Amino acid sequence: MQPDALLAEPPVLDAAGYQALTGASDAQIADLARYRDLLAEWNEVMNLVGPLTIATYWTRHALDSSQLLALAPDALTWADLGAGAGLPGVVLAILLKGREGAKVHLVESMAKRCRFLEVAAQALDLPVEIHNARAETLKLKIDIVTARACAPMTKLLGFAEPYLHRGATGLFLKGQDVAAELTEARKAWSFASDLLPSQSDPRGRIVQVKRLSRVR
Ligand SMILES: C[S@@+](CC[C@H](N)C(=O)[O-])C[C@H]1O[C@@H](n2cnc3c(N)ncnc32)[C@H](O)[C@@H]1O
Repeated sequence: MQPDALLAEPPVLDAAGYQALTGASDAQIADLARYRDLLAEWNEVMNLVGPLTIATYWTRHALDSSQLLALAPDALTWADLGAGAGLPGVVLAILLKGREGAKVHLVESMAKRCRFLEVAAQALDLPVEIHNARAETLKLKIDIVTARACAPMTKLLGFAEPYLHRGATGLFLKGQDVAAELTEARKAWSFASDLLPSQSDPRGRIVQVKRLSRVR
C-alpha cells in the first residue's frame, strides 16, 4: 500500500455529491435516501450499523457498496454474505432495480436483522431474496459473491466456497488489514486474487477472487 494512501481521508459526500460522482438517477437517490432513513430509524432499537456512520452514509455505506457495480457491470445475480442491515446488498439491489433478471440474495444468519431486510425490501420494492441462513449452507448459482465485514478472509473464503465453485467471482470489501488477512488465508486456500482500490476508503481494498481450492 502507498504511504500517501494511508494518510488520505475518505471523501465525505452528501446526496448531491454522491449523484455527481456516480451518475445515479433521481429515483435511485430517493431510494437510497429512504434506505438511510430506515437504517437510522431501526438503528434506534436494533444494532444494525455504527450509529455515527449514518452521518457519513453517502460515502461510508452508499458509495462503499455501489462501487462494486462498476467492477462487474454485466452481473445480474449477486449474493451478499452476512448482509446484516443490507450492506452492500440492499444498495446494489436499489441500483439494479428494473434491470431484467436482476436478483440480489441477502444471506444473513441473524433472524432479527432479516426482519429489517424484509421491511427495507418491501418499502423499496427491491429485487432481493432474503435467506435467514448460514452462507456456507446455501447452493446458489450466481454471478458475483460479495461480503463486507462478515469475517476474516480465511473464514470468509469458507463461506464463499460453494458460490465460487458454482462459477461466481468474489468481490470482497476489506479494510486496511487485507494484506495480513490474505497471507493468512493462503495457508488454507489456493486462489487467484487481485487487490483493487476502494473509492470510498483510501485504506480499504476490494479483493477479487477466482479459482478457489483448499490447500492440501
Ligand atoms: C459485522 S456484520 C456486517 C454487516 C454488513 N455486511 C455491513 O457491512 O454492515 C456481520 C454480519 O454477518 C453475519 N454472519 C456472520 N457469519 C455468517 C454466516 N456464516 N452466514 C450468514 N451470516 C453471517 C452476522 O450475523 C452479521 O450480521
